[in-house]
Amino acid sequence: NDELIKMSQNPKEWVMPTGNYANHRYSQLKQITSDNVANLQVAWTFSTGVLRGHEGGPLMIGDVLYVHGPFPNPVFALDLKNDGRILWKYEPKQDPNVIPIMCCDTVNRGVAYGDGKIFLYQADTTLVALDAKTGKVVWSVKNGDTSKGETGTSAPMVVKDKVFVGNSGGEFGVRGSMTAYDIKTGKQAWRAYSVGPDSEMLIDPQKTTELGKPVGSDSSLKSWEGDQWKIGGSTTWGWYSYDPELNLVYYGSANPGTWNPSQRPGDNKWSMTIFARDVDSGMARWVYQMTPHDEWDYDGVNEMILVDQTVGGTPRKLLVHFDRNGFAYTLDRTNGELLVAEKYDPVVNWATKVDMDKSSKTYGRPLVDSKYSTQREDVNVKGICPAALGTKDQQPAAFSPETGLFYVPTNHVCMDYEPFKVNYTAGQPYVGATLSMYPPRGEDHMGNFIAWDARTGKIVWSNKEQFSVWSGALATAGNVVFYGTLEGHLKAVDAKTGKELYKFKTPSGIIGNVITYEQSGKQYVAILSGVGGWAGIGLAAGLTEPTAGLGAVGGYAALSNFTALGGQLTVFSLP
Ligand SMILES: O=C(O)c1cc(C(=O)O)c2c(n1)C(=O)C(=O)c1cc(C(=O)O)[nH]c1-2
Ligand SMILES: [Ca+2]
Repeated sequence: NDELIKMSQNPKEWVMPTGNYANHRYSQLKQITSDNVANLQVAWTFSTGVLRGHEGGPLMIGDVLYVHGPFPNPVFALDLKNDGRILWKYEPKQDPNVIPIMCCDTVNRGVAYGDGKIFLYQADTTLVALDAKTGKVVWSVKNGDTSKGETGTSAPMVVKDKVFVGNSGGEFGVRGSMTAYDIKTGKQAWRAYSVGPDSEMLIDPQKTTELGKPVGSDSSLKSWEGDQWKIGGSTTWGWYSYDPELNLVYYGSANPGTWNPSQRPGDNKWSMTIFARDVDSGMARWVYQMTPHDEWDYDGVNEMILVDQTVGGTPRKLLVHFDRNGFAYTLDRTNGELLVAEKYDPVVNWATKVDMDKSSKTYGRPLVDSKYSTQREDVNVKGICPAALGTKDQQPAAFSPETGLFYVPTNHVCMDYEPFKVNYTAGQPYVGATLSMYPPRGEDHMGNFIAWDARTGKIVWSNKEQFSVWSGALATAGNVVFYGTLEGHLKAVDAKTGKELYKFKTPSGIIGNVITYEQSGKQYVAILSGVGGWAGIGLAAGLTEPTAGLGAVGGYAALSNFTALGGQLTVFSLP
């Protein structure tokens, strides 16, 4: 299926949630430039009619815009040639009992296109294939088990003859997995668990490597005590990437279950891990665990951005990843060699650094500052940075091949973390810690939007934001970078300097991802607003601190009653 590679090279369309398979979120369109972006105006708007957090963004294919929403997950096909008239609407029937088992709001990060179909991964874990022309269901398959707390929030990805979906429920003791389905029939092609026996993880003990060494037999089983891995989390709810030449798909796994680290001694492999898997067989080529034995809920699921750049004088095929744990990693994506691992917010304190000494026993591991270890049941550990939200959460970064820089929406938040013993009950929260989150001591802003150089591991420029930046970025050939804020501003900044060039207040906080397309010769920029997600819920509830009250187990219950403002797509263009 080279169809999608070709389509994603046409800058007029936006054919996959990530922009392209490499997750660049970059557009070659340059009608809108750093010189004229200040003149941007609202061209038209569209209300989804749905409350709560609107993550992700629309697709634009053949003058049709495909817009999705959070639970109950409506999908609209809008005809751009006819003033955005609704061509079709699909709304699944779903049991609302799924709402209270979604950890971090009822979000959905978007639909995927391939083979004339639109793929939607519903909150209740149904993967449905819709005819892109009519919205009629072609096939549907249930990926997970909601009675165990398994849910769906992520955007599927279509690669060749397969569609990939992950799972959510790391806060409910769900066992993480990635599944590939046949694009024509919905028949399962392979499933790879993140934890458990090699055969179920699609790991070859000799051929699957970490940092150049074979992982050995049952590496996951040996890193857990007893049967804890069966409720060991490590879900795969983030973004996926694909390298057609290497035939590898990349994604990360989430936090191990429970958040109380004392209940799960060991490295808890392969939670918090980057996986590189063969697309056809699912076999893991290499893995890299960023946060062994997580003690802070730093899910490793953030996007893997694939770029070709020169590091230390050598041209490399790179994978760049901004992890929740506050380190930005640059790896060789052919073999998982670790090249750079640096903090992308200086406030990060739980580890002093990642050990880059190849001869060291702890090579590739974070060196944990014992002051911030939470391996102490019922002790409130204070001042850990970043908070569980991470220096970055699901909000995806963008890459501009022109500047060679990454544009990263970040959180600037710290926390107190108190683990406690928790018993597992299927379908109930399995969290085992309470936390409170706040801006770093002596500071009053909780977000930064930064430009990052992944070759050297350095911040190039940084703009302060009052709240976490929970919206995905877009970089364009017009030297403009776009992102949204929790206050509801769509912002445009200069790609080279970070200078703010434009802002417009949409009706609700923005946690969606900015996209751009061209229609009838004109460039448009589109963004979903509708506050929610983990960072936005408190804010939408009228609390001054976006994270107030969340993270506590009680926060999960509060989420189920929560109502944010309705969602709106706002589309901008030059006059
Ligand atoms: O472990 C998991 O399965 C899981 C799932 C999700 C999700 O699917 O939204 C989130 C998280 N964890 C999580 O830790 C987190 O911080 C988070 C934030 C958000 C969001 O959309 O704002 N989802 C999730
Ligand atoms: Ca999680």
